[in-house]
Amino acid sequence: MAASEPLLSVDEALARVLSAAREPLPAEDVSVADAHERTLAEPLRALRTQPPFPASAMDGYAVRATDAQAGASLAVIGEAPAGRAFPGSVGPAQAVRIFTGAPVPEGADAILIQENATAADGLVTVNVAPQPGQFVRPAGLDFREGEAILPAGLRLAPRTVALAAAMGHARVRVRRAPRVGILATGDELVRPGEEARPDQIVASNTYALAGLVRRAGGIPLDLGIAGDTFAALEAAITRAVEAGADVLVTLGGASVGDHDLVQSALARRGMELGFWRIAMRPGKPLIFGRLESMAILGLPGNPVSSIVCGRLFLLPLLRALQGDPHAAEDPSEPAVLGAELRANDSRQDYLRARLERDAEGALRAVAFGRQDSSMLRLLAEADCLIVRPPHAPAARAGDPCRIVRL
Ligand SMILES: Nc1nc2c(c(=O)[nH]1)N[C@H]1C(S)=C(S)[C@@H](COP(=O)(O)OP(=O)(O)OC[C@H]3O[C@@H](n4cnc5c(N)ncnc54)[C@H](O)[C@@H]3O)O[C@H]1N2
Ligand code: MOO
Repeated sequence: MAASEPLLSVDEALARVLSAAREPLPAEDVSVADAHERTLAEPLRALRTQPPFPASAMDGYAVRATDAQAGASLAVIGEAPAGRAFPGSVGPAQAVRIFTGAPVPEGADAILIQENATAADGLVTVNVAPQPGQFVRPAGLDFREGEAILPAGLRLAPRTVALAAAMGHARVRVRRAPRVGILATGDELVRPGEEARPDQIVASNTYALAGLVRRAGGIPLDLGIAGDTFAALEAAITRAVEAGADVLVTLGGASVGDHDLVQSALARRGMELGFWRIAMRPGKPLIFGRLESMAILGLPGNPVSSIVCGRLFLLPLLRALQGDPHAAEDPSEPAVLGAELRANDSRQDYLRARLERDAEGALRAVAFGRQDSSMLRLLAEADCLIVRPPHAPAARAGDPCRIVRL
């Protein structure tokens, strides 16, 4: 791309990245215990009805509502704890001691809660009459056998994993987890805890990207650090291919410096370039391409740039690869500015900002004065990114804006 050409917009760049995921990954069965953050490959039907029987919602007495008028005394003929149904039925002027979750016996149609009753000598006296049906959960209140409840493409969260288990599924069919090679590049980098020369720093981006990959249901493969030579980079690309990576994420070496060799190394290995450089700050030197079946995302080295681009491009790509129909959705939401902003230039800006509450309790986004893309500490302190479209005019406190929460 010639320097004079207008840079690709963020939206267009994302559309091209997502085009690498037109075909979702194949499906596999996993234990429901391992299904968190995974994406359903097919709709999940209930294998059971829940509750399978009319169930008591309270501790008390199963009664016939017509008999359980205030002041009435009923004979307690047995007990129904959860997990042990009372085998008989409740007749006129009778009651069964019952506990939350137990099947309501035949004949009974209401629960007299124990706070509204007095028990003595095998009798229970009604102090406050229950309404017919009160505190009885009908069979199938939650779901019925055969109902398709969770749709294909759903990313499983703790509550939906619990629902899948409640529906009777020990295993669920999900999309294969994308394998994501993460390669740090640069002679200046050492691993945390390793001895660093005075001209070296710690490679931190790997850990942020690995976290993002896990959050997206993927498997991060740490490919280590490649020095700024073609030999080192090409060897690392080979490691990614051999590890069966679906996506290779490179960190750094994406810009125009003499030692920024990542794109050329990938090209030598046969990468088909999708784009390089976009109208975005941070993240201008982003690289996207394909090397055979592997999608390549070359993230800029500055930590904030890596993480913001990871959030905006890698996360949706991994979700799309798993068939999530919401993968392409705009992650931003409306908010209000808490402080003024200067007019923007031609790059879409993602400003690190704090969310504060004003006197009325409304959320206001206040951008930090410093926006240096090397500063992880400021990113850690930020609550959100304020999205500033290209050429956005100057804005004042109180003006609407859009934010992406971190
Ligand atoms: N003449 C120009 N120089 C630069 C431009 C430009 O357009 N013209 N773009 C700037 C922008 S914007 C960015 S962003 C950076 C990104 O460049 P690279 O992707 O080539 O990244 P590096 O040069 O390798 O590293 C930049 C910076 O980040 C540190 N780094 C790299 N990898 C890691 C890592 N894994 N963990 C932590 N820190 C990392 C590296 O030491 C550098 O300090 O280029 C600008 N330059
Ligand atoms: O895009 Mo660079 O990512 O502005 O620092």
